[in-house]
Amino acid sequence: MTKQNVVVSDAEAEIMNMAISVAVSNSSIFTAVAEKPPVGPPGYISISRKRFLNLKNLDSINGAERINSWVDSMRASSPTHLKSSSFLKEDQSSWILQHPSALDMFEQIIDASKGKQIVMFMDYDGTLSPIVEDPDRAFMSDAMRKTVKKVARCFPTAIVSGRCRDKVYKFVRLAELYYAGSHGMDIKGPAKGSKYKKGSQGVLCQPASEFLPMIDEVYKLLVEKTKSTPGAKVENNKFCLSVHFRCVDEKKWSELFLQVRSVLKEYPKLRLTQGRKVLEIRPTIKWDKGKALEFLLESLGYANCTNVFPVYIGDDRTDEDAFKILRERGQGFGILVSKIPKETTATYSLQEPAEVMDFLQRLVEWKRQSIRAHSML
Ligand SMILES: O=P(O)(O)OC[C@H]1O[C@H](O[C@H]2O[C@H](CO)[C@@H](O)[C@H](O)[C@H]2O)[C@H](O)[C@@H](O)[C@@H]1O
Repeated sequence: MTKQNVVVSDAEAEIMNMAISVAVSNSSIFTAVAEKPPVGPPGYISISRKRFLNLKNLDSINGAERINSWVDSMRASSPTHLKSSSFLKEDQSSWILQHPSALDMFEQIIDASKGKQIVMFMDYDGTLSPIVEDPDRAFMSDAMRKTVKKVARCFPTAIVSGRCRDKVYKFVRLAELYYAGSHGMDIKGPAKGSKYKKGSQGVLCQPASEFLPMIDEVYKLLVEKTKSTPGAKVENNKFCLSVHFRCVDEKKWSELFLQVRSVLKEYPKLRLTQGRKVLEIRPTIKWDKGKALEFLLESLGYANCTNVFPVYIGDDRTDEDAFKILRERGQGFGILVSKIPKETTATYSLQEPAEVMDFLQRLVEWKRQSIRAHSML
């Protein structure tokens, strides 16, 4: 076999660039489009990031093959398989050259932010809290909470999560932050304690509110439909839904996918994507974490400013929408949290939530020192 580098684009590398994205049009005939693979760094294998599947054909042999190939690719790219790969170490070093550690690059990052207002955006699961089997027990450590609290005293700070906003708030419990739940479709400003709140304490933005009854309906149907699959868990994230398969036997993944798909084919205004061992269902509106980032920058008064420096830290595929926006704006940068090489538009990397905490502490320390230095002038 020829030795080549491999970029794993999925969060956690459990699913190597093989997200299922079911593009649902208003017609009942869905068109299958194999998306052209994104161009990866030279020497890297880059497999199509999204597969738009023909829902009708999923019942046919061709469709069954597609499901099998999807499940196979999930297995083939699981961490166990990747660890046994002979070229992983080599990939790691080449990838880290392209996405250096934000800790190692701290001084350069600070230099780039000079004279600009840093605005912090952070994802929750896998970024501020470690990934755990039970989504209801993804607690944040007290040390991380204290650190985020200090960050929010220094910079406008937002948590941007796929979760329901109330749920992520229950985990974080810091009233001074902005929260963007449901992948950015439910944004609320700080309740108190933030010098950056701009007087807005209520809900700032809910672009998918008309989908609320539909999401509730689909939630109930999915709970009913998937109850025969041991380990499957449906989570209601208010404007979107998650069907977790972390605790589902691999042999049952295709069955679960078919259950989800059988519900969704009746709801062409919802789309299906895949995250870290989770199928995510959300409205087909043009809104994502990147749009939420832009909305928040605007709310903070930085819409057309050149003196703003947004930093977005995230671990999942949905965070790529925000990384992309930062690249396009040419402002600030994205930091991908990952232990293994993945295809990403983020500039820097951190390995795990513990490193995220180190990075945040260094930021706070730097800010305090610069305030002290200024006050002595
Ligand atoms: O945008 P995020 O804050 O990263 O939310 C994405 C999903 O996070 C949660 O699921 C993930 O974390 C769980 C707890 O560690 C883990 O069990 C699961 O396998 C991961 O996919 C959350 O439960 C989902 O609803 C979010 O969509």
